[in-house]
Amino acid sequence: MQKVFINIGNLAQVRASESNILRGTLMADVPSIDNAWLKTKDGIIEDYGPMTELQEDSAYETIDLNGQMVTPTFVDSHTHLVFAADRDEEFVMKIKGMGYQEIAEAGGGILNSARRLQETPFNELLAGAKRRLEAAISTGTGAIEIKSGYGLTMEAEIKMLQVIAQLKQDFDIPIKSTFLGAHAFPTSDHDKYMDTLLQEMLPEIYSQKLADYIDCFCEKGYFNTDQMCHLLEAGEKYELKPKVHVNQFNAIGGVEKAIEFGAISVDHLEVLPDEEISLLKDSDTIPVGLPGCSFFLNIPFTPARKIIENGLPLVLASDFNPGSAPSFNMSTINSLAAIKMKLLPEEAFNATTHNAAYALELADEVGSITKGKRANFIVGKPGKNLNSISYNFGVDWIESVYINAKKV
Ligand SMILES: N=CN[C@@H](CCC(=O)O)C(=O)O
Ligand SMILES: [Zn+2]
Repeated sequence: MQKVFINIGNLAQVRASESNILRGTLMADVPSIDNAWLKTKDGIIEDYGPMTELQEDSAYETIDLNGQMVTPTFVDSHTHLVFAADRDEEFVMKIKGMGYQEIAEAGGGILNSARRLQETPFNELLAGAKRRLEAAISTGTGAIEIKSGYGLTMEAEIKMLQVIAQLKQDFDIPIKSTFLGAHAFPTSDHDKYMDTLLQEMLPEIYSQKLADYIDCFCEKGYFNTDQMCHLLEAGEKYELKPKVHVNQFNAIGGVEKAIEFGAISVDHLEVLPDEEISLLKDSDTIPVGLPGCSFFLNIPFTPARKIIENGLPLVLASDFNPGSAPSFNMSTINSLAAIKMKLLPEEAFNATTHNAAYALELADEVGSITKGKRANFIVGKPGKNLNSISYNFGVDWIESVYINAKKV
């Protein structure tokens, strides 16, 4: 099936296939073509160019976009999209003054989600996850990572990962799955749970090929750096590269260790000492900020400007989960990045598209308008431009979303 989209007011994020992750000042540029056309074939971007150079071909179905903008879809590189229930009651506790860790100690938090998920049958979990993923796609997400970590028993972690595996089958966007059994200790016997993770869960997950990455919540009161190192070492044995939760509340050495293990990304980084910025500069590990979480929990925002000004690449993701970031809307992430992190709209957009694809090792498939990549793109409403994505906070600038060149 061949399609040509014509009269595109602005075709944004047009890049050659050999481009790299964007670092520092390069993040401020989003290459684009005004008054453009875009050809797709069998769901793949075939070619593009200015309208003045369009060659008519009757083999193509023509879609006239009447001057509207086209951008690639967002890549959401960090979510916890599979869960049993919202935690809105904790939200109210928070409004009344309780802190994230205090709520966890009162029976809320990750263990609350784990209890509920353990009781929820596979089909019910899958149905909820499908509804959320469909909604995320309709807000412009065209590739996503989803973590386990609300199971915390062998049976429930496998169930979560099997839900993600089923989503991979049922949806035609790229989905990466991450094993986050080390999200919280479900028992006071930490050594025993570490044994369960290392001796039971990891071998089973490996044999069923249920995960692409391994994660760990490295934080005071959760997993310490030694425990994270044991996990990442075992992950190496089972061919799982790390993408880890570090420095959300405290810097306890997780960044350095994650870099040593060749982590693809270090996510959260609300607390980021200068020495760790230097370590990141000497590594290929990508810093990922989660502004939805900072906004929702009222905690510091990842120092995104400082990361960029140090010549590093930056990725931003939703962290969509029922406890600390109950929104999957990547346009909102762009708005928070601009308003709270002082990023230019172009920097925020690069952090959620082109660069984000690298945080999921999907740069050859998504993240930009590039020949040979998937035709996953967004058509903006009339009059909207790249600035609108950050500027119109909470307002839907999206007219339609195309996945593999099909309107969803
Ligand atoms: N910080 C750790 N994990 C999640 C929150 C999980 C929860 O509160 O349920 C996060 O990334 O923010
Ligand atoms: Zn998270």
